[in-house]
Amino acid sequence: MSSLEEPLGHDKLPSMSTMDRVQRFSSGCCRPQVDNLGMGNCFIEGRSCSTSNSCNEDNEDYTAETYPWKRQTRDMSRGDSFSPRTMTTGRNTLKSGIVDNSFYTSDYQYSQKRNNKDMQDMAYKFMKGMPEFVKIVEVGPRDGLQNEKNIVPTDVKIELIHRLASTGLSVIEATSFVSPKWVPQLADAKDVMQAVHNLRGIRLPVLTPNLKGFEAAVAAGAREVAVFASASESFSKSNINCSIEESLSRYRAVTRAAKELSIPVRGYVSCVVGCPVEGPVPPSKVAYVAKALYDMGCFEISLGDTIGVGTPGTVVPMLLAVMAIVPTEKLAVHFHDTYGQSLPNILVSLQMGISAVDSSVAGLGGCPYAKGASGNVATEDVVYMLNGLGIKTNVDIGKLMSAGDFIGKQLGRPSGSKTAIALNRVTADASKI
Ligand SMILES: CC(C)(COP(=O)([O-])OP(=O)([O-])OC[C@H]1O[C@@H](n2cnc3c(N)ncnc32)[C@H](O)[C@@H]1OP(=O)([O-])[O-])[C@@H](O)C(=O)NCCC(=O)NCCSC(=O)C[C@@](C)(O)CC(=O)[O-]
Repeated sequence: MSSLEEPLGHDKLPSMSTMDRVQRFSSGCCRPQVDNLGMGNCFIEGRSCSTSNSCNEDNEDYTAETYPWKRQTRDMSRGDSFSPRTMTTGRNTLKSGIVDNSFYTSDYQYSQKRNNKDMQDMAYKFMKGMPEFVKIVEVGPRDGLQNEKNIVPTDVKIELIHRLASTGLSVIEATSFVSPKWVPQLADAKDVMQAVHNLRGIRLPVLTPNLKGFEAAVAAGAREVAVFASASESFSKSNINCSIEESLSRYRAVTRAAKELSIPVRGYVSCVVGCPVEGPVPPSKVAYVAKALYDMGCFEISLGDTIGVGTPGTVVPMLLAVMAIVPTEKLAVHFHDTYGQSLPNILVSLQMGISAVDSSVAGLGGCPYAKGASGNVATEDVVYMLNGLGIKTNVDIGKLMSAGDFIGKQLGRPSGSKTAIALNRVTADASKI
């Protein structure tokens, strides 16, 4: 039994032999460029692969996506520079919408002692590989609510989805078509889906653990689904009552059926860093499951730190292992905030070229089958950080906070978003002036 008292640290990082195994596992696949294996580089950019195991993106079923977030990373050579004018800190942006120059002058005199070239090099290393746009996948109505003990009324769930849709979010995971015996909170999946499936300009994926769930989802109007496997045998058993291999074979049936109806399928891998039962999970295992989901046609693979034990020290080797065999632009990250590590984990993921991030309004969430797991990283906190980095999301943070306030009031608890709490305080103080 692993302890959730401590984040998995360097002592538990995969050893070189683990990384060697990952390299062997990926033999014949897209390899990271060895001389580019530093932080801040885009590890698999520019690859070209020709084996059957390769990452040939032209022959995928879902590459016809005309999604606006199609990954564009900063190209420093074309002048997407990191400069005081283009980069803003969250605080400075809030103050004036432009960078407060004092940040770069009196308080930071020491920086002038460095020469400009050094500074530019540092900025280049920090920003290289970061996307210009991040797609946020809002999972609040599903992951956020599934663990709530008291049943949330269906019309509240529907209203939450409507409010989230008005924020500019382009993807909102609406519910799950799972067994109501396993997740009673989402037993109203059909009613929720029927009420929202016609929302325009928004994608509303739903979780489907098997063909039964897939068929019910489609009948209720779902036009996108997600399957969810685990990198840990024990968690697979406790979450979906089957082994990893059995789950993959169920999901092959789902992806086949979805393909016939041209329904895109997203794939999740849970426990990508640690498992509540088994402890540390080897990156090679995560890579194996991610590749299997990718090969069966999942258009995107979301890597979930289900119990939120990861730190950048464990997330980076995990991502390296996955990125060695699944194209980076097909990956998303999904962090729970148990140890407050989600934002640094997201930051390193962005630096490694990932441009899709799952999050949950007001930090709602937790998995009913992962004891000790806290909510997802709060969408407000992610948007705040991305705004500060100058990365677009198209999400209106004010509207997002009001959706968070709405669901917080319904659940009778304060927001789990530090940003929402802080910004609400700023507004309250301002109203007293
Ligand atoms: C997979 C099963 C169904 C297997 O559950 P089982 O008990 O092994 O299934 P079964 O085939 O023996 O069926 C048992 C009963 O469930 C029914 N059933 C069977 N399938 C369905 C369905 N789709 N929808 C509705 N009902 C269903 C089926 O008809 C039967 O009903 P009965 O005859 O007893 O009345 C179950 O274990 C289950 O529903 N698990 C889902 C648990 C869940 O949703 N967990 C939270 C997901 S969060 C997560 O995984 C992590 C993620 C994605 O958020 C990322 C991260 O944070 O890392």
